[in-house]
Order: sequence, then C-alpha cells, then structure tokens
Amino acid sequence: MKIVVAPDVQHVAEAAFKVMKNTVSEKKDAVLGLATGSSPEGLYALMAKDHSENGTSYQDVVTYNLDEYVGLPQNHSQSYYTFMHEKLFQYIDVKEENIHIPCGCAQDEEKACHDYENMLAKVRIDLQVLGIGSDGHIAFNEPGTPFDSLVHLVHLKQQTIHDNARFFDHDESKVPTMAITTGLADIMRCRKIILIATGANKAQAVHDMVKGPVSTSCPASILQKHPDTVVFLDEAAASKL
Ligand SMILES: N[C@@H]1[C@@H](O)[C@H](O)[C@@H](COP(=O)(O)O)O[C@@H]1O
Repeated sequence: MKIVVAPDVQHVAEAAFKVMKNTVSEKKDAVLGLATGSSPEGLYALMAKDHSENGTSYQDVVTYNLDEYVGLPQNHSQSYYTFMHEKLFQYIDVKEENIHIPCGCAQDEEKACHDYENMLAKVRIDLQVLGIGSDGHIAFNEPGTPFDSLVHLVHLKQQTIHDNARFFDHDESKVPTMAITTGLADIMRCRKIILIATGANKAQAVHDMVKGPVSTSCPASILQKHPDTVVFLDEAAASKL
C-alpha cells in the first residue's frame, strides 16, 4: 500500500487524476470501477475538465459502480445513479450502455446481487476508485463483512446513516437503511486501486486501514494485502499516521 499525502483536497484530486489519466490514455477500453460520495468529486471534476479541454476520450471505457441504495428510484436526487450522471457521466463521452450501476429498485434484490456479480465476474477492473467511510467501510462493506464477500445486500450501520444524513436534509430518517454493494473479494480482484480520503473525520479510519491489523472490524484494512493500492490523503486525513 503506497501512501501519498498532499497539502489539501485539490492537490489530492490532482494526484488521483494523474493515475486516472494514465490509465485511460494507455488503455482506451479501460474498465473503471467508480465510487460515489464526496471523496471522488474533485477527481470527477478534473476528468470532466480534461475531457472538455483536451478531448481525453471515454468512448470505449466501461464503468462499474460499487454500490447503490436500496429503495430509492433511479431518478431520486440522492441515488448513486443520479450522483454519477450529475458529477461525471454527463460531462464525458462514456456510452450509456457501458455504464453499470447496481439496481437498487429490483423486485428481487437477491437476483439483482447475483446478476451484478455475474457481470463483474466476466471482467477485470483496471482501476478502482474508492473512498472510505468513517467506520472503515469501503463501498458499503460495513465492519464485520467477511473478506471473501461478493455482491450482497447490506443493512447500513448507524454511523453510516448518520454520516450520510448530510445528503438527506440532515434527517437520518430519510437515509435508506439498506444498500446493494460489491463485496470485498470483488474489490481485491481489481488490478489497481486508488483510495481517496480527506478531512479529520477520516483520520482514525485511515490509521486503522494503514497501520491496524488486517481485520474485518476495519474492512479497508484488507487493502494492505492488495498488490497495487495507492492511498491519496490530505494532511488532516493523514494526521493519525
Ligand atoms: N458507499 C459510500 C462509499 O463508497 C464512500 O466511500 C463513503 C465515504 O463517503 P464520503 O466520500 O462522502 O465521505 O461512504 C458512502 O457510504
């Protein structure tokens, strides 16, 4: 696990963007794993700017998102489908048919998990973008999730509901209680991983991920065993290392 500490959020985004740009420049049909949340927003803004100014193309790129809330309609303002289109997809030339996001509104949720896993099993993600929850979760793999987990349904922990309430008028009762998420084994299969974390509220989780034992109590700690993970931090997120 390589650690890169940058002075602020913008420099973190720029450092992560360099890896993204290298990936899609070297491999036009790169398979990207994408994350939601505030952490990758700066990266996505730079991808959009670079596409508009330099014409970097995503025409043959295929994307797979990590997770989605269960029960929110696709067009809900806080669905991860909406997030990805608003923050990134509308600004680049990725083809709609090459975008994959777990379906949070399926009648049969177990089948939706199985179908997404089957799709993932057919590809190998070249570059996976990750954030980290303040409880050490990656995607929606909450503490206690087995390291061999595949795509599955999850009951969100109270801390995650509390953290994510800021996107739902600060009202915890509006935050969905369940999500569909790719598993830790799916994430570990990706060729390269970049994890972005900024802000003091991530410092403990970052410490546990980097310095703690590899333990399901901090799901992100499994990344210590991944052969090519780079963690991009601002000084606040790195303050406990
Ligand atoms: N499911 C997402 C994660 O993929 C994300 O990494 C994390 C951190 O979010 P943020 O970047 O907004 O702090 O929380 C959410 O719950």
